[in-house]
Amino acid sequence: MPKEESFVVNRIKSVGFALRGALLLIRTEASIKIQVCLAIAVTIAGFYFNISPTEWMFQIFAVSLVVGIEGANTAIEKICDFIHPDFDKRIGFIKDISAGAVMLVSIGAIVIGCIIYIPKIF
Ligand SMILES: Nc1ncnc2c1ncn2[C@@H]1O[C@H](COP(=O)(O)OP(=O)(O)OP(=O)(O)O)[C@@H](O)[C@H]1O
Repeated sequence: MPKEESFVVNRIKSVGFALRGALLLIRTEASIKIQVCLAIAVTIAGFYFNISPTEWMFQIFAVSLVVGIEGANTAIEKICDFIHPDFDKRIGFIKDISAGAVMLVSIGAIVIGCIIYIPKIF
């Protein structure tokens, strides 16, 4: 079954490329480093406050969404800088929209964090 084998090998290679991309993001992007530190902090807080399985699901979903959208934002910024390194109002608009998307999901994540932890702290 050479066709199936090559499909499986290709999928494994794709996972390798994606892992390399995730490591590159963490190593090179300051905003991702901060978000990963916050993710570690809320994970520790989750164990410390013994949050429920539903709260874990919301927390994991919120953290993954913020880091994932930040990764997409970084990719959009890199594409912009590659295709049009000079100043251009339209590039600024694209980058602002992309940054706005990160801000929106971050606000959602902060609200989820407040709903989970404020009653446990106060
Ligand atoms: N080529 C450009 N033309 C017009 N405006 C730009 C251009 N590059 C950046 N800007 C403006 O500057 C803002 C910041 O852009 P930049 O690429 O530095 O993103 P950043 O959020 O600071 O990213 P990072 O810190 O991850 O590099 C953009 O949102 C946009 O408003």
